[in-house]
Amino acid sequence: MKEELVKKAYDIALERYAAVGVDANEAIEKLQKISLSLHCWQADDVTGFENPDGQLSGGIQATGNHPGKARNIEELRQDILKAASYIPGTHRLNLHATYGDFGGKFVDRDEIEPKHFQSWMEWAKENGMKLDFNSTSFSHPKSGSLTLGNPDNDIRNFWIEHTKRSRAIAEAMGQFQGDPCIMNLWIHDGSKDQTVNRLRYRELLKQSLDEIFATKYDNMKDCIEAKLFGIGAESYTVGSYDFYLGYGSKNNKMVTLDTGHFHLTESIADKISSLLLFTPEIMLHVSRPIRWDSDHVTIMNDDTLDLAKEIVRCGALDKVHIGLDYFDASINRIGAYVVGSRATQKCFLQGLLEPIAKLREYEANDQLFERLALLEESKTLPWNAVWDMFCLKNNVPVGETFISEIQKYEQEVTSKR
Ligand SMILES: C[C@H](O)[C@H](O)[C@@H](O)C(=O)CO
Ligand SMILES: [Mn+2]
Repeated sequence: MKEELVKKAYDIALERYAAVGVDANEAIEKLQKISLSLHCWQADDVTGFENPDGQLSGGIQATGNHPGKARNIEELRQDILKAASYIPGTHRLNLHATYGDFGGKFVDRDEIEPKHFQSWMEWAKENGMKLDFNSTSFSHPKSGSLTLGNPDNDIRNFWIEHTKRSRAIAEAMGQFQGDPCIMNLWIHDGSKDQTVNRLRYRELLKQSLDEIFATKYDNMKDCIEAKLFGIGAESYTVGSYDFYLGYGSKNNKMVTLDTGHFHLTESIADKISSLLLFTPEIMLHVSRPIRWDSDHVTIMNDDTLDLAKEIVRCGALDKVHIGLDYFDASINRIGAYVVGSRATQKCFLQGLLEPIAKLREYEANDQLFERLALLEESKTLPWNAVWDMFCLKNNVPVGETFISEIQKYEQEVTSKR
């Protein structure tokens, strides 16, 4: 798109927003400071490098067979950098424990060490990225249906050891990058059919977590991710939302809100203000559930807009970590990163452009028609002109022009894999 056109539209938008008391320049400055944590697993359908021929387990599924998935660490890094080049701003990379640089050797989960992630730390530094981390309890012979909540001590201790080591790796990453590494703990533990031992498994999970979190670190932050159900674990999930909300608020741990992990009509946006009062910070996994936790690519839909607007309204941008979590294997994977990331940023931009002072004034004066009218009108204010300017300033493609560039990368690189 022509630069003058973007600038012209932006000047008009600036005036239009000023009329409702909003400074669009300030919104751009704030958006610039929002870093997304890009999930490494969209590039290779959650395969990783521990056992590239293994099957994905743990109640999650990457469906589709689009050619060109990353097959090794070099390809994954190349694809992530390519995707990042179309996403305005500076972003983080979220690694799973199975994505270590294992040098072609099998390193079991209870043996992983910071050295297996050293090359990631250096690569991230070279490319101006910070790292986040996840323990990995799925896709392993000992995954079964119970890990940290398993009554079998050998299996439970194996996963405790893995998670302790994952925290030590996150600590090393945080130290290396001079910025806390956020470590997410999600386990799939659950039951396909009715269980008569709900309390037992939750007691065990609580004991495991207490043991895992006994070591205090300064350069990493823990977060615990709840889920409603998984495939093959439809009747019961040990780490439910109630469980982690209780654990997190009692033990000062962040709760991860994965937008695909709740009943479909539940508002994730409404959880933000409550969590902010009882837990230290919040981690998000922004996704798009279609009928279930299908992990479709995030789009600019009402759910994501509501969530972003609520975070801005709460003044909580510095307390909320925004990770993405989807894995669509049916479309170009670099395109999936770009569409989902840009959609998330567009939602936050609209939150930042909301005429909140006027809306709050109306509400305080009980002017409820006026509040509703302005909320409606603000949906069609020219936020897209501000978005285009943000892209221009960041030297990334404006509008849909990234489509042809990703097509070119597909023709020249990924289709040849
Ligand atoms: C691969 C991720 O860790 C996983 O998606 C987890 O965060 C999740 O959301 C499981 O449904
Ligand atoms: Mn998730």
